[in-house]
Amino acid sequence: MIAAGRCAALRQWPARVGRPAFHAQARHYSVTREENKVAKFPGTKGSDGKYTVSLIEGDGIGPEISQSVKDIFHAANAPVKWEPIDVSPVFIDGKQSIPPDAIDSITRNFVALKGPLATPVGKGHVSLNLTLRRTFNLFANVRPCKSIQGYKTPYDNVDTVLIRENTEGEYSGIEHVVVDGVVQSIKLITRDACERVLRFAFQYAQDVGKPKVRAVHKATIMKMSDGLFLRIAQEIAKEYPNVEFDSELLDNACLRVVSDPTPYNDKVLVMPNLYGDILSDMCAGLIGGLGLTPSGNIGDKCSIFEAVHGSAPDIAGKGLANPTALLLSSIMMLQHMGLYEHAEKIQSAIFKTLADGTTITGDLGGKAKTHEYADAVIKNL
Ligand SMILES: NC(=O)C1=CN([C@@H]2O[C@H](COP(=O)(O)OP(=O)(O)OC[C@H]3O[C@@H](n4cnc5c(N)ncnc54)[C@H](O)[C@@H]3O)[C@@H](O)[C@H]2O)C=CC1
Ligand SMILES: O=C(O)CCC(=O)C(=O)O
Ligand SMILES: [Mg+2]
Repeated sequence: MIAAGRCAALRQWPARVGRPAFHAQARHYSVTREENKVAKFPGTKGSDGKYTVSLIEGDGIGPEISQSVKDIFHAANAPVKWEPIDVSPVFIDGKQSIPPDAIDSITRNFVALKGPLATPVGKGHVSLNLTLRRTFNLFANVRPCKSIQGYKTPYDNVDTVLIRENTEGEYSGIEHVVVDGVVQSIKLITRDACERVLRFAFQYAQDVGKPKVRAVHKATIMKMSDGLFLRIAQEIAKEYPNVEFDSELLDNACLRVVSDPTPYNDKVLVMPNLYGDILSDMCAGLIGGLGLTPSGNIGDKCSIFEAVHGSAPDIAGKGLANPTALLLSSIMMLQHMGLYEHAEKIQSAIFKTLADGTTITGDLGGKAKTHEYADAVIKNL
């Protein structure tokens, strides 16, 4: 059982914001270290009073939205010094890898903020996003999705949290040609990775006050792989008698979430890799799109925070991108680092700007350029 005293408290995005009408409850995201194998953020301030954070600006809209984060952090006096790193793939002994300098930076700083990284379709390098997750064993991808006050969508009060297994499953990248015209792609599921992410999900639910965990699966079809995931979920559930557990088939979950997301507000949804990838984009659609949803890739030593979205090549370089998703990811990062006051200050300014609605980006129906929105957030700090 979990000894609360051993937990180091981390607040989950979104933490309490200034307006009581909106998510008034302060949420604590505390992770039992031994159980979840998540290291308390061990970074320390340098002689300049700042933490060094590795920054991967990313591709496409990445540099534009990273600039907004840098400008807002600077204006908010957040004690963060950015260490830019290049993760363009290198080949070591014929194997694709992250450059050693980048690995050293993230290992040294324990935390990184990452803009989106584009992956070529078909031939070309393996996804650098997945490579980073595997390199640093970032086993749980936490993807909260909450309605934004003042931004009307057909769905009110959405409050889903999806936790995605992040290192294996359909994304193991084990593919081969059997004979010409026949390929196999292997979905790898291991007990270790299932236990890790499931225990994390139960502990997370307990810590943020969500009474239920639901495993989303397709064990009717993938009887062995999803079957193992589900069986382990049932086992881990016994360690958390205060958290209700049930399960749901993926296809039905998709239908029900878009029909009415409300019944999902009291649950943490946990699932294998690909399902989490797809469902998290789908949930973003409930609250206004990919410009609004953050995520944290949580590991046993380091963690990397990034938006749910990709490099958005269709709008890159035009100043049209909404930096909110990366900004909210940076809020999750500040909370992870224990910098709650700065997180609160920046988060309140973001929500105030969005609720005001006069300076919002095109994806939300506004006319503001990326930097104009960032300037408005700075004014609201
Ligand atoms: N974690 C990561 O770094 C991810 C990387 N990718 C990569 O991104 C590339 C593009 O993928 P897509 O399928 O086009 O997905 P995408 O997420 O980049 O874009 C989908 C749609 O959402 C819009 N959008 C996304 N972010 C936005 C923002 N911040 N503000 C306003 N609009 C936004 C785009 O303009 C586009 O219409 C691919 O190479 C893919 O591999 C995709 C998803 C995640
Ligand atoms: O690595 C990629 O290209 C896509 C990753 C992705 O879609 C995600 O992390 O949600
Ligand atoms: Mg995705």
